[in-house]
Amino acid sequence: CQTGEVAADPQLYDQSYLSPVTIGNSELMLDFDTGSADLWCFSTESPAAQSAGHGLYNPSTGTELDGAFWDITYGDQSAASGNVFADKVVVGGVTATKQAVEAATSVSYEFTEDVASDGLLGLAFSSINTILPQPQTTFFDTVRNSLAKAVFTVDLKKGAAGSYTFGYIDSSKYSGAITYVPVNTANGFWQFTADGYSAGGSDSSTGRGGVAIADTGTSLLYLPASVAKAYYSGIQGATFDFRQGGYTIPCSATPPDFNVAIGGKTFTVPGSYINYAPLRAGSSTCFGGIQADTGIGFSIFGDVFLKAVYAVFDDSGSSPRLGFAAQ
Ligand SMILES: O=C(CNCCc1c[nH]c2ccccc12)Nc1scc(-c2ccccc2)c1C(=O)NCc1ccccc1
Repeated sequence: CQTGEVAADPQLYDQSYLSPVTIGNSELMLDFDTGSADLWCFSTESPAAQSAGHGLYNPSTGTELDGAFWDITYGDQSAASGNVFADKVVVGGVTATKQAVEAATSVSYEFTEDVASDGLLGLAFSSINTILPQPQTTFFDTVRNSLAKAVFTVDLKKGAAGSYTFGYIDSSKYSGAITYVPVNTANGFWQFTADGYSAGGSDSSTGRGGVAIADTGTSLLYLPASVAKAYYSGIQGATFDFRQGGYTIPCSATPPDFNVAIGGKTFTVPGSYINYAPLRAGSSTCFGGIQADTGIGFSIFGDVFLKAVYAVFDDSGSSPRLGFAAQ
């Protein structure tokens, strides 16, 4: 029965969180992503112009999956593609002896320029893995039968190292009870229903809830346009800046706390988490941590929300469920 824990190190402005993973005989820093299901990494096969500055997976330690290839495009139109090897992957002491490792032969500039990240480790459901002709399992699905309990937990923090655990829940990491809600796996995401939202101390609801996913791979909190609009209407100097592609606020603003009702419990995102980052270094205008989910089709509870809670991704029962607790 395996259990393990690995650090989640925040990058600038908590834009993403990176964790050390041993693949074959190289240690790489990967972005654990509950919003996708591919484990891919820069490799010795990647063009030097695209992989400069990144840690590289050397497939010589693996066994090529003949005829298998992968190609993924994310909502921001960033993309990567390549071929596939079965190799040993170790995360915090948890070992997958034959994990499908997707070696990149091409990556888009968003990943090239993010030099701290050597790739992604998908933790969504394997049904959305992009390997063809035969999709392969995520790291969690590969090891889940060997885990003490088929769960993993996410404990991200603002501007500080958090952690992921596999196979157990760490009661020292949260306060109060864990509130569980059912997960709909139809779209391959950890998808749940949020009951409602409100801002500040008042219980003036900013709107009914809706369908949402828990997504460590997305930095911000994307909510129904009406909820985002109502939230920013309470902040002096807040505006929707179509050139920046979202709401901005003065960096000097103290946004109100944001409350989310899930499973009958209320979870609070401190207002300071929503003063996300200056548009450019030195700018006095900051990008908002809450944005509208227009065009996505559901809300995305990304890192801005997840770093305010302790989250349990539980696939140990008859159907998957998500648990949330106050940190
Ligand atoms: O893809 C993931 C999780 N992996 C992200 C990996 C990644 C993609 N660039 C990266 C760059 C660096 C590190 C990791 C990643 N989540 C989901 S579900 C639905 C959408 C979506 C669909 C349509 C339109 C918008 C979103 C996304 C999405 O594109 N999020 C990223 C994002 C969301 C908004 C803005 C930017 C990015």
